[in-house]
Amino acid sequence: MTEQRVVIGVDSSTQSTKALAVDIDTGAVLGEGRAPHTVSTGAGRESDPEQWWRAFEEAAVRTGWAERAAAVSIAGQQHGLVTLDAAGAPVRPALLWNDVRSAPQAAELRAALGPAELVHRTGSLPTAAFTAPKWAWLRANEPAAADRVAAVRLPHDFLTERLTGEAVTDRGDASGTGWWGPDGYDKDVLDRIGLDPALLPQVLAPGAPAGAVRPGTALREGTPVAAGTGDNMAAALGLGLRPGQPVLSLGTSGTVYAVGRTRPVDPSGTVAGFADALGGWLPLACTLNCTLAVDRFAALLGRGREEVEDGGSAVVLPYLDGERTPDLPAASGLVHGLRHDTTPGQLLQAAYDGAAHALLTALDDVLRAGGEDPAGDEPLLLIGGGARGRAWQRTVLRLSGRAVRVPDAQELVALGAAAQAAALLTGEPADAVARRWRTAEGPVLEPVPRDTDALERIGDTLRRAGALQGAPAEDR
Ligand SMILES: Nc1ncnc2c1ncn2[C@@H]1O[C@H](COP(=O)(O)OP(=O)(O)O)[C@@H](O)[C@H]1O
Ligand SMILES: O=C(CO)[C@@H](O)[C@H](O)COP(=O)(O)O
Repeated sequence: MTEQRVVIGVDSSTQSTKALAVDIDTGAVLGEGRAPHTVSTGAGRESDPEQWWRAFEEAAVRTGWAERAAAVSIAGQQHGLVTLDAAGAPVRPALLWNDVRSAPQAAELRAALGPAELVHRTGSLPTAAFTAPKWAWLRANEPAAADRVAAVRLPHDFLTERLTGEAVTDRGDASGTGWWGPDGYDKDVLDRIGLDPALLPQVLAPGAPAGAVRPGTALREGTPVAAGTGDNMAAALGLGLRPGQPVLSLGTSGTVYAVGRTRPVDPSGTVAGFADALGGWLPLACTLNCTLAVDRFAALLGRGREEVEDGGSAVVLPYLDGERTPDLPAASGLVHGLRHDTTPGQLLQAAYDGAAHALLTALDDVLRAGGEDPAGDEPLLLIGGGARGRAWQRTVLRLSGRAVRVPDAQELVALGAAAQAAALLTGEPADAVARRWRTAEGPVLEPVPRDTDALERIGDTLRRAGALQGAPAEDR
């Protein structure tokens, strides 16, 4: 009998860490572990990297395979600024992707280097979400803390380094910093924000190993560790995505993306021109308000998530955390179009519609940015915590006009990390591993006519709400 080989894939996302133990040959999930994270509320969004590390070890142990896994890989939420001192301890909590306090620094960077130049260099127009403005924010607001920083990491790099002792990252996650381009770290951007490149990790070539598990962790010493990547890049691997297959992920963030063959360039800033984990591209649009915002509306209305009703003319812009797409960091939630006969269920449906609007109107641009035809008939792959919600599924069908496929496999980010770990051992590309595991299979929901009235109503409200939502005068 041949020995069963199992890898562990990890998703260190905003709300929790999820770990899966996966059989390399069959893709069967043999064990699962989960541990929650704490995110600060109020003005900023911060988490303690030490809690991520504890959650990682706990989730990995809960899979039941921590001491037997043949390889490991860690994917993580993108963009977060992790600052470490000379001993490798966090200088302060990490500034997360959905912390909009860095919006002024993003605007300064855009003004200093120019949108076209920045997009040409780094692939994206930085918003508050990107790591570069976060570093600039730290220098401006907490200079003493910035002075103590001996290493700057992203969430997944921090965990990989704790596990292996190696200061490495991958091109996918690096592409969300705002200081990386295809030729490496961008000296002009780093100079502008006052960040010494010596503080940054080495960007590994696609498929290269990060190292091996060091002594003293919950995992077996010497276990090979893959490079890991950003969570959206990992989900693309986990679905075995081919160019032109669009994905919509419904989690704390809403994201819409597709693998592209050409380097994406969108000076409007709607589509970020991320790199994928393999050597290609991952044009992506991201919102700050997705499942949590809709759940908050349900709670305010005293209704369950699925208690929605059709009809009515209410519009909800559920920008409870400010917003990134559209780029309105100072925005807040807005309800418009209420009438005497508006029901709570209609208002809740309007919150779903408002959360899905920017993602589904960006979908065509995402496909175009990657050199793909938006008129293609590939079903939209629906993933993330919200994908199993009936109300979410119906909203996406109505507002996309596309067929939607909901993969049976869950935790596609962790599965993508597992595929990366397996690829280290088998020599296959990680996306081919996931295709062999058939992770993208699942029921296809038939398309319905696109609800263009609802989309137009939301678009119109958004345009007219510009001043209230803090849009710059030239965009109103
Ligand atoms: N059946 C469901 N319907 C709608 N939303 C759901 C459902 N199950 C989970 N969620 C939402 O999914 C979110 C978690 O999704 P997940 O993708 O794990 O988030 P993240 O990766 O950002 O931590 C939670 O905000 C929760 O409200
Ligand atoms: O900022 C982005 C993408 O650019 C987010 O998608 C983060 O990567 C967080 O992801 P989740 O924790 O919501 O999955």
